[in-house]
Amino acid sequence: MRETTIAILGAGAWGSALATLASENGYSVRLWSRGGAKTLLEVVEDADIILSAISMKGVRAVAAQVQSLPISKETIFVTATKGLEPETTSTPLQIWQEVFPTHAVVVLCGPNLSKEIQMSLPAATVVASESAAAAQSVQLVFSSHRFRVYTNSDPLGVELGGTLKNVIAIAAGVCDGLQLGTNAKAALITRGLTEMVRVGVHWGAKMETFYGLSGLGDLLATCNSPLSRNYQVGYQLACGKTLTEILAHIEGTAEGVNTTVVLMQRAKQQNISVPITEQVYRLIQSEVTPRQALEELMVRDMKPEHFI
Ligand SMILES: NC(=O)C1=CN([C@@H]2O[C@H](COP(=O)(O)OP(=O)(O)OC[C@H]3O[C@@H](n4cnc5c(N)ncnc54)[C@H](O)[C@@H]3O)[C@@H](O)[C@H]2O)C=CC1
Ligand SMILES: O=C(CO)COP(=O)(O)O
Repeated sequence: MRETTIAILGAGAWGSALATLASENGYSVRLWSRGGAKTLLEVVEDADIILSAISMKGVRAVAAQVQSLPISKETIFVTATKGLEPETTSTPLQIWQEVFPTHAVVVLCGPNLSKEIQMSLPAATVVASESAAAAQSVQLVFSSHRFRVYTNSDPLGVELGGTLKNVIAIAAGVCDGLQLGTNAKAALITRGLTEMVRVGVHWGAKMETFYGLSGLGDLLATCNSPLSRNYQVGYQLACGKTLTEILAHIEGTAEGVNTTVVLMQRAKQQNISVPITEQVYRLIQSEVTPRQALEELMVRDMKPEHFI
């Protein structure tokens, strides 16, 4: 039997970590990055699985390039990007589904700081798809004694968990940078999760998905780790650096900055209450200082503790 071939698009921190996991499991892995030695055709040709770990800003263009190449009907697409497209507010899943409507698309998302995974520390993730068989195939590729992979049937919910938590991770970085304490951080994460649920359910995801690994799990990982680029953005803003300075020095992609802008725009249009996102938005637009953003959140109208 021919061996299963995995094409990984995007040789950044996350694409490389996922390539390591699949290689260690004995799969044949081909890695593509723009400017790399291999052409896109060489990498995707005859691939059983094509996984994208491209930053949000490159997803649509790369998907269009792949569309122009000969791809087998059976090929499974996997998306590991966490972001929202500014022009359409689409998620990466929606873009891949739009470009490849007859293929199975799987979302891979969870509390997966790539540096820890490259250090071989144990972690768990979720692979979600409308096709249970496709999700199981991807589960097999990445599962190992150090990487536990669960399947899930709510791909949009799994993806939105990983995407929306980046906004809250920026706020958590601000909270730590201002040294607001453990009570404040717990309140922020808990109310942040409610905000994620409110948005996600409005956009068609299942509520319970946000209490799983890709929602609460990833929220906890990124809000509590200096390894998170989004957390670093908030932390350094609280320490007085400008967003331009921070983004110029950060290693890799902090998707939460762009996600905040797109989320704010769509929440406004749809009249969804997103108070934490609104303060992160005003902060990155330099409309408020970190202290003012905190003040604005604390003096909001009194209300019951709603969970959605
Ligand atoms: N690093 C991590 O711990 C994790 C990252 N992610 C997500 O994975 C995605 C990638 O993150 P990283 O690998 O950390 O970022 P990175 O900045 O290290 O790598 C991004 C990759 O995308 C490529 N890329 C960017 N724009 C492109 C374009 N216009 N055309 C073609 N390729 C383009 C870059 O060349 C690079 O290979 C992000 O959406 C991130 O949120 C998800 C889970 C964990
Ligand atoms: O999504 C991540 C871990 O699951 C990585 O977080 P950052 O993109 O904030 O580094």
